[in-house]
Amino acid sequence: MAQVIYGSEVSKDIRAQLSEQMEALRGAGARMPKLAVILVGNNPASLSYVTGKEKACAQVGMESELIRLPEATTQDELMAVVRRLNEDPAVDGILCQLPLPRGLDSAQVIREIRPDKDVDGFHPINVGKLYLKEDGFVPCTPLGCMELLHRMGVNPSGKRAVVLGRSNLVGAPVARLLLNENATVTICHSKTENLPQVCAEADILIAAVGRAKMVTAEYVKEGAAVIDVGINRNEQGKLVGDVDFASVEPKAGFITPVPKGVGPMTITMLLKNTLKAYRQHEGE
Ligand SMILES: Nc1nc2c(c(=O)[nH]1)N[C@@H](CN(C=O)c1ccc(C(=O)N[C@@H](CCC(=O)O)C(=O)O)cc1)CN2
Repeated sequence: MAQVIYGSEVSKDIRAQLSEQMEALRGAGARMPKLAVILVGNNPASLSYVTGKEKACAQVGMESELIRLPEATTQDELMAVVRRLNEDPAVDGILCQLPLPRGLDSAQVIREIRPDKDVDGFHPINVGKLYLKEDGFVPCTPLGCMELLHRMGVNPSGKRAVVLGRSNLVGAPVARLLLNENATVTICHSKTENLPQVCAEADILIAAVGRAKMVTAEYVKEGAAVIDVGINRNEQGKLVGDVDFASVEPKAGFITPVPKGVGPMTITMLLKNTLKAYRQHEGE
């Protein structure tokens, strides 16, 4: 039976620490850290995530601003909003909620965000820093995965890690983070042959493919640490991960659930990144 690691619980711990740090700043009469979130259009899932981000900021005492733009926003208008936020000295972190409505170029928007305010860690400068092992902003979901691994007491050094999925948002950066901590990393994707056997070699298995319950017990080595990044809706509209929990849990050593696993950690890591940006802006 696996030990189930709840990101929701880990998040509570980290957010309590962040609250204390916010309290100390407020007590000292300092300017408070501020996150600006841009949401274009009316995608219900995106709206719920940005609401979660605003609530989390309020919960720890961080300032936030939600900039809602209509579905018909043009690329130029969106770029102008980013430029205004880049210039605003009260704003420490900027993110544009993804995905953007069809017709808008997210890569261009991300490149426009000042790297020192890019708390999503998606700007090419920050991507490069991750690959060069320099200090920059690391994407929030991969950072959350690593924090959960550390909380499991799993040290990636010398371990075999398999990452299922190669997206820029999760698969590629989490693979790099694991490599940076000296794991032996394999990235699997839709063209990988013998997928279950490759995955079953892993001491650490990160599932980030976006296919509901794809990972069953045959993909998992006895005692492995399994981190489920999937956010899929089944036919009943219920949230399910990429991992078939009922099948994998008896075999794994550690497992994260969906919901209440990696998802809440994404927002908690965003708060941490925003505080980091603030401290850099304040020259701390
Ligand atoms: N600009 C960004 N866009 C997106 C990111 C991102 O990091 N930056 N990640 C995802 C969405 N996301 C945050 O933005 C996110 C996803 C899931 C959760 C979460 O807490 N999920 C809960 C369940 C919530 C539900 O019931 O739907 C959980 O897993 O327990 C938070 C944030 C894509 N876009």
